[in-house]
Amino acid sequence: MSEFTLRDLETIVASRATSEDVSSYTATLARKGASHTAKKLGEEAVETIIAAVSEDDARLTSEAADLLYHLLVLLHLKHVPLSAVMAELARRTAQTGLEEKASRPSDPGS
Ligand SMILES: N=c1c2ncn([C@@H]3O[C@H](COP(=O)(O)OP(=O)(O)OP(=O)(O)O)[C@@H](O)[C@H]3O)c2ncn1[C@@H]1O[C@H](COP(=O)(O)O)[C@@H](O)[C@H]1O
Repeated sequence: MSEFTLRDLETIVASRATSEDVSSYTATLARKGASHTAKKLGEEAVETIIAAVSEDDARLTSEAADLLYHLLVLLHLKHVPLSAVMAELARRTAQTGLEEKASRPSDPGS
């Protein structure tokens, strides 16, 4: 069996987002919109953190999967392709994380 990739999940999300199947959670998120999905993503991030700090590896794996799924739904709703995120990550491989951080425009909030 070939390896399942985030790109495969992106394709599933794109097709389910416009589905009229009432059992589709992706379609429910799409109907509720990007702000709602962003809030769910935040909740999944917190649950992932809690799993990493105080739960077992199986729980962390499950929460990380929820997190990645919700991120893909949000990217879809914001019309940002996964390929754009991967291109940005690829660009960053040319430098270390701290060099990349120093090259970012200054953030007034930090
Ligand atoms: N990978 C996922 C996936 N990961 C997590 N989830 C759903 O994310 C939700 C997260 O659970 P929560 O308890 O936080 O949310 P909730 O309480 O159900 O929702 P709220 O009432 O709080 O809004 C659960 O309903 C999970 O089933 C996912 N739903 C769908 N997928 C993929 O998307 C495909 C299409 O799914 P549907 O769109 O549902 O057909 C599936 O075949 C999967 O491949």
